[in-house]
Amino acid sequence: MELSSEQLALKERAAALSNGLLRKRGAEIDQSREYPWDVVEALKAERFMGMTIPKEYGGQGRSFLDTVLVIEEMARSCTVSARIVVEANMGAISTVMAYGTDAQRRRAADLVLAGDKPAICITEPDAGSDASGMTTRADKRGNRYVLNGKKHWITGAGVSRLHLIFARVFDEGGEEQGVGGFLAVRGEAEGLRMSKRETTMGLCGMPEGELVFEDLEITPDMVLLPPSGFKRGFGDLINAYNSQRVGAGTVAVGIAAGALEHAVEWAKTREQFGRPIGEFQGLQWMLADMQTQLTASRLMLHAAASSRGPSGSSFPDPMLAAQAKIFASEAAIKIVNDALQVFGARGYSRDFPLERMARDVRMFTIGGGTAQVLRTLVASKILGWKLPQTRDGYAMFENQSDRDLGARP
Ligand SMILES: CC(C)(COP(=O)(O)OP(=O)(O)OC[C@H]1O[C@@H](n2cnc3c(N)ncnc32)[C@H](O)[C@@H]1OP(=O)(O)O)[C@@H](O)C(=O)NCCC(=O)NCCSC(=O)CCS(=O)O
Ligand SMILES: Cc1cc2nc3c(=O)[nH]c(=O)nc-3n(C[C@H](O)[C@H](O)[C@H](O)COP(=O)(O)OP(=O)(O)OC[C@H]3O[C@@H](n4cnc5c(N)ncnc54)[C@H](O)[C@@H]3O)c2cc1C
Repeated sequence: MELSSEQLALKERAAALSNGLLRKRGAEIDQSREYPWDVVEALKAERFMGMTIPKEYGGQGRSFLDTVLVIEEMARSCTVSARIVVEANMGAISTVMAYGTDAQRRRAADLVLAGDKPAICITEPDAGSDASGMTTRADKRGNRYVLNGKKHWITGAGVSRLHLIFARVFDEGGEEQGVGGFLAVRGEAEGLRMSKRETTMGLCGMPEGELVFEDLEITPDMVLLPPSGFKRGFGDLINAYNSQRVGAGTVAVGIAAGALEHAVEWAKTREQFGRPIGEFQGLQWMLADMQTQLTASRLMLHAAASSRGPSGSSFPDPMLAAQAKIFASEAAIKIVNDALQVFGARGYSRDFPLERMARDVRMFTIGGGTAQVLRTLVASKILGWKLPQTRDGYAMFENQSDRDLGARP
């Protein structure tokens, strides 16, 4: 996919930040486990926070493709910084920009442009892959909703201000309405509490935490009504989430690209048997395979980022986003592991970057929809069938044709 001169300039600007501050900070952030507010300031100064926000709200109205160009550059040096760029342009913020009221967009834009990385709150202890089985509830009380429940593994817990919370909606009579999005700002909303920080394997400067909602009151102006209403609200909200799947896949690609650069440099300089190890065909073919996987991943992600889902969606096509994330996340784990191998014992050392990259890259077949669950989505689309995963899922189909995608129960 050909990039415009403007996109090449954007990429170059991102590479400069990556090769400078981020290369220096990557290992420090990993060791300190502290959220990098200095990096946020640099991202703000370069206008990489809120790039996709429309100009009328103070952003630049950039595309998801522009955003992935920046994310990949960041991830070559520092995965935490790359994930900040994902969440400051995709996920929750892009959902608010697509579905929110004018006031909600303005509020969310102001927060992100001021340096906030919003949090998207979907997963619960008993509802991970089965996200539509969530139990966090939003009960209507007068003109407000009262949220109770728990989410976990929320990226940015304790540092993010804006939260987009997926919850099951009930009317005043206790009847279920579907799923809605609810906006809460940490520091302003009472009843939003972080109860635990996970001790993660990688991405250590990015807090992953458990959030508890205890009678969290949501005023009408903070209810994010999905365009099809609450009844089909989950579908609308997860459709918007396809943007973040592309972003997550791109972080994986960026780590792999960085790892490959290190491996090539090492292969040219490290000598054994009196010659550079890059002269051994065993390593040459490994490097060639790494590059091939990387190029394929990048092309798939660029295609997904440039795509639009069916019926006028402003988000990437679900099928392309899923395939790109499956392929890129799995390829990146292999590429980074092979790069570590090229370094020999030094690859296994905390004094070199490969060990950190191997820990960081591991998350991307899990977070954002596992590689297994995304394969089910792809299979469902190619078969043209709904593929319910619950034990009694097929019982709701009275006829074979009821399982066709598009058939309404
Ligand atoms: C969607 C799933 C939760 C499976 O649940 P179900 O089997 O109950 O639901 P479905 O019938 O498959 O789907 C319900 C509804 O949604 C529509 N849908 C589903 N997926 C998509 C999609 N990707 N794009 C657009 N629309 C979608 C589907 O067509 C149905 O619509 P109708 O009701 O028929 O109109 C499960 O497949 C799933 O996705 N699980 C993973 C959950 C997940 O991704 N969580 C991410 C949490 S955030 C995170 O991890 C951040 C990490 S990061 O890297 O930043
Ligand atoms: C670093 C990180 C950051 C995250 N950030 C966020 C965030 O910001 N917001 C948020 O809401 N969530 C976040 N998550 C949570 C993430 O979305 C979930 O971990 C993911 O959806 C999987 O859920 P689970 O961990 O409960 O695994 P489970 O759903 O319990 O799955 C366990 C295993 O079973 C497999 N499996 C489950 N169902 C099926 C099936 N039907 N077919 C085949 N295999 C299946 C899975 O693929 C997996 O291998 C994050 C996770 C990580 C690791």
